Amino acid sequence: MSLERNSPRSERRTPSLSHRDYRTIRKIGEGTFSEVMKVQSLRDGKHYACKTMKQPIESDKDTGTLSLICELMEMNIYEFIKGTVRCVCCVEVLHTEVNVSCVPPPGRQCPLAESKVKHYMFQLCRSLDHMHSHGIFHRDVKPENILIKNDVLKLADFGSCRSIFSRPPHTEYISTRWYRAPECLLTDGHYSQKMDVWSAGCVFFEILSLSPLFPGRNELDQVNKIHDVLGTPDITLLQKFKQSRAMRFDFPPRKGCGISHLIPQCSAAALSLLHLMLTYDPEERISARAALQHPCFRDLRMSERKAASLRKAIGAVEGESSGIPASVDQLWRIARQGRRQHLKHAGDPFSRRNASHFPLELPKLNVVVPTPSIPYPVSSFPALTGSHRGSLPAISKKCHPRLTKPKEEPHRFKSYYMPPLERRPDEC
Ligand SMILES: Nc1ncnc2c1ncn2[C@@H]1O[C@H](COP(=O)(O)OP(=O)(O)OP(=O)(O)O)[C@@H](O)[C@H]1O
Repeated sequence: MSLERNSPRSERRTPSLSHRDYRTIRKIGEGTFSEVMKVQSLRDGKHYACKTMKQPIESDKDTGTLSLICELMEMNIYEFIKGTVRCVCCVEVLHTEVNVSCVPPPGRQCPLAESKVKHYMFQLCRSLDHMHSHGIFHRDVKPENILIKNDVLKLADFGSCRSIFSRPPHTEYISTRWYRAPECLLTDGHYSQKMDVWSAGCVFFEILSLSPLFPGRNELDQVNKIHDVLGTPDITLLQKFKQSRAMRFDFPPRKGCGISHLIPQCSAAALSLLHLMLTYDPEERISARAALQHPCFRDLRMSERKAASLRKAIGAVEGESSGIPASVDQLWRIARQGRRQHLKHAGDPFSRRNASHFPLELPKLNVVVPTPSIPYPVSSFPALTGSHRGSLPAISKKCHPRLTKPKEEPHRFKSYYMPPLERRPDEC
């Protein structure tokens, strides 16, 4: 995606899109900073998500509202966990089986199969690894910011992300409370990309158990909830945290009930990864990259490797035989149907022998990092101005007062305020 400043100069470079190019269908989401609508492009007839920032942009040259056109996803993981879909007539979320009238969602009754949860977590860890290896950390990983469509997960809402090379102390009050790592709670901004892994661990637990792991009511309760499960950490770690905390804190040593106690049906491999992601000390906590190599994801890695060699083999014979699937999507569909396509004979790559062993192709996780080359897209249209080229990203940048102060770009994260998650206890 790219957005253009709606000035005569940029219009000369790329034809810019306006609100007249989209038909609004309905509202599909709302966050602190934006409202998200389902829209239809009048150019290609396709549906998109249009995220419009609540904060209008006012500057000397341009004023207006910033809207971003993104790929339309089905729902977020919070809605998914609740077993809900959006109502066709309003933004209320409904149970999957109800689609015409607004009734309270009864919530998902059955836990998801662990293989499915692993598949989701593999994608989430991969998205984090991708970000971290490109020098960015997200700082607000939570179910509401993970979008899903056809079992493909996309990490959204990069409005809080920060460079991993920036020096602490960072902004203290960051990330949503329930998913906030101990170092964010107990230090004055001395955290790093490992905080994303903690949050992802909390999401992992929540998808497995269908309820949040640490639903703290306030900061102190949040720390207590963590200690209830994990116990108080080693005194040396608390001392280390204390060095970067102006406020005093003391926690009498106690043992936690343990994560396994809360999810007794969980496999040893998944539990082991959960423990590593929810390690109190960020220095000891597993990285996103190492998590991808954990035995918990062994089957998924093997499937990917097989699929990669299959793609390679197909590439080698492509053109020699008609009916060969050209895209990964097609391969994925074939894999899902369980059709084994054996490539022993290059001329006959899709014979039906050994049909049960077709390697499972994982859908690709598309993670889009914010484009630093977009300075401060400003629109003179009151409603919407945007344009896109090529494939659309899953996420969009967040509108923020900083948009009105382009000159402060290098320091824009410093003043960031992340409101706490205030789900009601009955929504857990
Ligand atoms: N591309 C999309 N496709 C479908 N739904 C989306 C899309 N982008 C956002 N949404 C929905 O809109 C909600 C709000 O979007 P988003 O989190 O980006 O807004 P925000 O204002 O940045 O929120 P926050 O309060 O987390 O800062 C999401 O939780 C999701 O349900």
